[in-house]
Amino acid sequence: MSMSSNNIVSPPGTPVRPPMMTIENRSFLDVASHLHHPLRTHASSASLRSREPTPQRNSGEANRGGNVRVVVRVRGFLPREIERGATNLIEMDPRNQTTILHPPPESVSKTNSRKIVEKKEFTFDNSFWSFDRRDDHYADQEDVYNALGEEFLDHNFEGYHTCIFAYGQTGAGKSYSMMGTPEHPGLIPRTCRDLFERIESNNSPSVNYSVRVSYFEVYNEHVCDLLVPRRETPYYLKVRESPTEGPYIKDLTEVPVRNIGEILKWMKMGDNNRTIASTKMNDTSSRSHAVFTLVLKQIHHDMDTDETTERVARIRLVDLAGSERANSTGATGVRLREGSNINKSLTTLGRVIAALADDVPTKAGRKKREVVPYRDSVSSRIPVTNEQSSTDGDFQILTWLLKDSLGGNSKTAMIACISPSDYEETLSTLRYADQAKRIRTRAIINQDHVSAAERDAQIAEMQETIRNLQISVSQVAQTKKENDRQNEQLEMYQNEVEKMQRKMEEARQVAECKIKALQTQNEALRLHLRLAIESLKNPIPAVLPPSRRTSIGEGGEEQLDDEEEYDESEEESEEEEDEERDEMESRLADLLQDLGVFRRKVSDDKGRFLEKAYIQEIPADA
Ligand SMILES: Nc1ncnc2c1ncn2[C@@H]1O[C@H](COP(=O)(O)OP(=O)(O)OP(=O)(O)O)[C@@H](O)[C@H]1O
Repeated sequence: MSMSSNNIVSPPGTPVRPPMMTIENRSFLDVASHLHHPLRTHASSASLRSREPTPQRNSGEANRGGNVRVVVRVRGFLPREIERGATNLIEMDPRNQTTILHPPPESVSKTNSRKIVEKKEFTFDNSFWSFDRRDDHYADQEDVYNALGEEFLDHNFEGYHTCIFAYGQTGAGKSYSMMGTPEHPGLIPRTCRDLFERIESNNSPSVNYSVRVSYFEVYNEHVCDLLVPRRETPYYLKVRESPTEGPYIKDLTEVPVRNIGEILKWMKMGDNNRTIASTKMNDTSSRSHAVFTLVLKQIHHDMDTDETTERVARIRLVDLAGSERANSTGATGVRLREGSNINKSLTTLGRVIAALADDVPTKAGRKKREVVPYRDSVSSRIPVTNEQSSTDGDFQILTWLLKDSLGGNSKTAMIACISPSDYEETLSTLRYADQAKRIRTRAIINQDHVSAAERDAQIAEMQETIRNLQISVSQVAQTKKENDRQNEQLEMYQNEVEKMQRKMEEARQVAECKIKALQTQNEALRLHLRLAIESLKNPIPAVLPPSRRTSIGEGGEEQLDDEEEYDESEEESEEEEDEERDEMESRLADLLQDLGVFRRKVSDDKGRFLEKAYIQEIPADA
């Protein structure tokens, strides 16, 4: 099992925190689960609870079922809320993690309203009070990370996939909780920092770490890579499904990162590429769902036993776009369309959560899981393509991509962000969150354990595969060469055939012209001949000139001379006509003979052309 060196994260010479316990000579599993202890700034009860996994020989062996962890966080008033004199409707009890939503004061006076606006109480895994910094139970960014992010990173080092997603109405504090600000970094930068601190604190030579990062957004139901520079014309990625890995994004950039500096650089780049716009509810409203993913690979080689253990964990951190009401955001045009798409995709996500939440065990056994609308019942539309446009049936990309995190192989948490003064929206978020509490996921440790013998067998198998591939490659190269040669020849033949066809066409045209000319000539000769024969059969009587007639009338001698002369000339003309007829008949016979010869020649030429073309076409078709 070898890894390319630029993937391996084992930075020698980086400052290492002194570990509180010696990790050398301990098993990999001990190392993985105890490694981070000295780094904790605050050990939450939740994180202490979670260190249970025992070694698994292969992924898929153990079913570490657990419910989605749901925490709720309320932010403080924003300037615009202070301006309009908004009232805080939220109360939280840090002892039992309850969140209470009070009805707004104006609703109490409206007794005739048909809507029931009353006090609602919910209990979550954590209720984070981020309303007023002066309060004792105020939860800042570090508290949220310590209570949730840290525990989830523990799971990643144990080999579990995890997912934390922030949900809530627009402007409720999702991006603040996930990404935060430079002064108050959120879960994503804190997770990255802690991840590398843990890696760097382990100076055991037998463990190698590699981390890869990807970042994408789902905007208007299109997937965009956030780790590539923005283009003038947007470029959308396609969603595919692999039988082993489940849904994935084709061609998504996934970069290896070796230290905190590199990862923060990519994180910032991706964040700058996100689609953000100013609305009435939020000056920097995220108009897309953003998914930040880290893949942590740990390879441990035990020198004593010569065994290798490989663990792969996916850390998914999702900042969903906020649900919004068109009348509160004042959105029109593009913003309105975005808002409508956001709401539809969140509704689909809600339907998935509801279907998964219904899948609870009953006394009679496990209730049969309903069909979960991950794909919104539009299976034919998956995989989603670049060209696909948003229609009412397409709001499945988000849920489809989060399929694994919701009800699959993942430990999952939801941060429900609420604003302090909006009863309707907050109630809807709290109900959504309450339902998510009931979802059970089936996380497993993604680990491969390979003994020395197995590894040798794997290496031998790989070598065999490589050999076979090399043979195939050289065969393909040979076939390609042969194909190229044949293609060249084919092209040549085709050119020749084309040339022949062109020549044939020209010859055909010339022949047609000749035939036409001969036919015309033939017609003319026939006509000429017919006229000649006619005139021979019916000679036209000679008509004497009028002067002669006068002289006949005046003197007999003169008349006699003329008659003799006339007889002589008549004889002469008859002879001439005979000669002329003979000559014409012989010319006509010659012409007819010529015509026969020419016709034969033309038909011979045509035959030869056709024969040639046929011979040339045989190899071309073969
Ligand atoms: N816990 C908090 N403490 C201090 N400020 C906060 C807190 N939560 C949110 N804010 C501030 O509230 C404003 C809105 O927050 P944010 O942008 O995180 O909302 P959002 O839920 O991501 O909204 P959208 O869905 O529109 O993107 C920001 O100015 C942010 O700094």
